[in-house]
Amino acid sequence: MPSTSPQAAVSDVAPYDALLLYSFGGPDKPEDVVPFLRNVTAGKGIPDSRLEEVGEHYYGFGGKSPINEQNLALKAALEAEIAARGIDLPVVWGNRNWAPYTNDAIDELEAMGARRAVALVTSAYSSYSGCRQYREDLALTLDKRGQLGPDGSTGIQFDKVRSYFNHPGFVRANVDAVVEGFANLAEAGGDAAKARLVFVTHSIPDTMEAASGVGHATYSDQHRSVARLVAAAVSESLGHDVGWDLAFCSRSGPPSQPWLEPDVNDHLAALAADGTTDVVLSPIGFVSDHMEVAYDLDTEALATAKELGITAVRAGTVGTRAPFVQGLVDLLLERAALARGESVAEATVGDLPAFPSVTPPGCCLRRHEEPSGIPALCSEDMHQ
Ligand SMILES: CC1=C(CCC(=O)O)c2cc3nc(cc4[nH]c(cc5[nH]c(cc1n2)c(C)c5CCC(=O)O)c(CCC(=O)O)c4C)C(CCC(=O)O)=C3C
Ligand SMILES: [Fe+2]
Repeated sequence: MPSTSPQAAVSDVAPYDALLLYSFGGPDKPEDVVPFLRNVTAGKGIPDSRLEEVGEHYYGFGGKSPINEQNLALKAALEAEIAARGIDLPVVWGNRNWAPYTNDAIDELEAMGARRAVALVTSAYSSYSGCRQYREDLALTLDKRGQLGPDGSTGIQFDKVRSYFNHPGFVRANVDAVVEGFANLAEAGGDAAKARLVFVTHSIPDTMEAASGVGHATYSDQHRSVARLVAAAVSESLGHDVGWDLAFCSRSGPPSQPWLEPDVNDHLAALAADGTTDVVLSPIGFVSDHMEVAYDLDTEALATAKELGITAVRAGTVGTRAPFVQGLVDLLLERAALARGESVAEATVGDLPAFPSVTPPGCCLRRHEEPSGIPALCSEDMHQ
């Protein structure tokens, strides 16, 4: 536990004078949907048919993604936890793909006189999409503002909290959510003693998966490590061994391009064919119930399960659960201690080491063959 003396606690986050809560962003109203999708997909070769389909997902929810309100809730929860520990650290929210944009967040940081900020990204796992793309976006935005020096120096200095998939707080919150999921399955008339636990995350192209493993475990191996831990803790809590799998959702890109499989809908069909009648879906790849969860799982996968005669429930995401939020503030204090050059025990669970806070050369490129040529902050290779 951190010290309760305000004096000592304040110094715990030195050298940082602000926290950037850094997320994906999503549309707030129907008119935002197409411009948002253009921002997300600029130059990424996603077929128009897929974009129209994804646009319909958003229109089906009134043209509004739940993600922005969820990020505001996380921001409020972080502010409360930071204040409860006697720490004085303002939290600024910014997104890669929608307002408030990265540039808006930097404006806000400047207005408050921040000189060194720590970024907390709303992706627990690392791959191009969850790690490097955020660091590139920071560098590109600073560059546009004329605030990125040729030596990598920046107007405001940014550090990043490590990818936190194997932090005890994130894993604990997922265990709690899945245990509740089994209880909800029983309440829905399912058989919790027989239910299979299907973990779900966002699919990525095989090329991105391969490039995610430079200097550390790949994106899918990070998930498998967490899934093993959650399944073991859930088995212990329920008093019987729970069988589990890892499946993927939200694939896009042209059909010719291989992405991580199995798709969750195909996997449910395979399970049904093998006689599975009860399933708990756990979206361990996502930190809140945003559109990929609300549409791809709650709408699509649950309908697939129903058609197949499977009784299925979707377990919660970590959201603003206390162990998760407390874990994030612990991570913040850990990152600050590292920045001060102190040796700290980086808390982890499972078989993988703590993800590096300053990423190794070539970390999380989009593809191996194709160095992006885009600078990325918080890395050893600023100019890769
Ligand atoms: C790994 C990963 C995460 C998890 C980590 C994290 O949470 O960051 C994630 C999260 C999210 N993805 C989101 C939305 C979209 N992602 C898209 C496209 C893509 N995602 C990819 C990967 C990921 N995405 C990839 C490889 C693409 C292909 C294009 C590209 O190479 O970049 C597209 C384009 C259309 C489509 O293809 O679906 C949309 C609309 C939203 C917002 C939801 C909301 O609005 O509530 C969130 C949180
Ligand atoms: Fe995505």
